Amino acid sequence: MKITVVGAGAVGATCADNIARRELAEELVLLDIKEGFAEGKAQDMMQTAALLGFDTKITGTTGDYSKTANSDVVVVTSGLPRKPGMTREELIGTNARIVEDVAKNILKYSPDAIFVIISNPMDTMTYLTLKSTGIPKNRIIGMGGALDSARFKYQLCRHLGASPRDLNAVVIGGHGDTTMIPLINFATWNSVPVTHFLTEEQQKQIVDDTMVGGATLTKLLGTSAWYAPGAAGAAVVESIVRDQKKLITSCVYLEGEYGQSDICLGVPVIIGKNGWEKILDFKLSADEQALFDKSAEAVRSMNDVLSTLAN
Ligand SMILES: NC(=O)C1=CN([C@@H]2O[C@H](COP(=O)(O)OP(=O)(O)OC[C@H]3O[C@@H](n4cnc5c(N)ncnc54)[C@H](O)[C@@H]3O)[C@@H](O)[C@H]2O)C=CC1
Ligand SMILES: O=C([O-])CC(=O)C(=O)O
Repeated sequence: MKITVVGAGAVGATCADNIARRELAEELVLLDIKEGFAEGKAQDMMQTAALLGFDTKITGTTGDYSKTANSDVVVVTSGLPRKPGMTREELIGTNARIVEDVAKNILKYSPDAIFVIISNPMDTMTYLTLKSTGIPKNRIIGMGGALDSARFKYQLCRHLGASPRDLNAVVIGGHGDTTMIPLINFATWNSVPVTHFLTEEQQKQIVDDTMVGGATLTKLLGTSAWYAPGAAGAAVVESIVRDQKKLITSCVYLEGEYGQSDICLGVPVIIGKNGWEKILDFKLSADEQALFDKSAEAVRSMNDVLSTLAN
């Protein structure tokens, strides 16, 4: 198995570190445009191999895509992160050019690769990758729901005093401060609905704090988060390379599911060796469906911006 991570910055390097520690690949390539950066990160990580005990061979390259040839999975983290006070959507101008260019270069050497898109605004970057490359929809997975669902569980744990291992909770919709939808009515604590243990106010607080999880960290850190995003990216990669068939909320192309078409949005999908293999299309309540439709409207208006950038 060969995996490439494009962008050796905070998220890319953390994701690569998780991939190496779990030996998800024999070969792991880091690619960045900053001279020497990916090579340095790769060497530093390789020097942890003797300490941590892994056999993954990590190499880095400054923009030489031939080194990524025959990758099975490519994780795209290249692009700008937001600064405090910004939205993810404000990154669209710079990141769209980067992501489109990266996807085309990767496909020259790895025509069968499965893409895991992380760069923001992620829903639109996933849609852009699909439209600009024309590769089959199942091979393009946007990572957002894995992270947002982990943050949702974190918030639930704080209020319930629960172990994160005992929680099941998902966030669907867009990966934006106002577009994500933490499904509190579907969240369970070892099969018991969490709503049994939380007041209405607590439930609202948990949902609100989950939605601004990324913005809260950006304010604290001065740039956006990387530990949970990197780990979430690696969880998606693991389900692909080990063919785990895990149900992970991810941003995928919809063709009528949840009442939406021609858009990439976060829904529960089964992830395995073919990329995303099946969408679980279940009936939302009227309120949840209204939120999903509103989220789609917002993401669609960002997708529409793509054509203005191209001109
Ligand atoms: N989908 C999600 O859940 C999350 C998405 N993100 C997004 O991930 C992206 C990366 O974030 P960070 O790693 O914190 O940023 P960073 O600035 O630490 O790293 C980005 C790297 O991309 C590289 N890069 C820029 N243009 C490139 C190109 N054309 N080819 C190759 N490499 C290129 C830069 O040199 C830099 O090293 C941002 O867009 C951020 O918003 C971050 C966290 C979660
Ligand atoms: O908040 C950001 O800009 C980065 C991101 O997507 C996240 O951490 O959820």
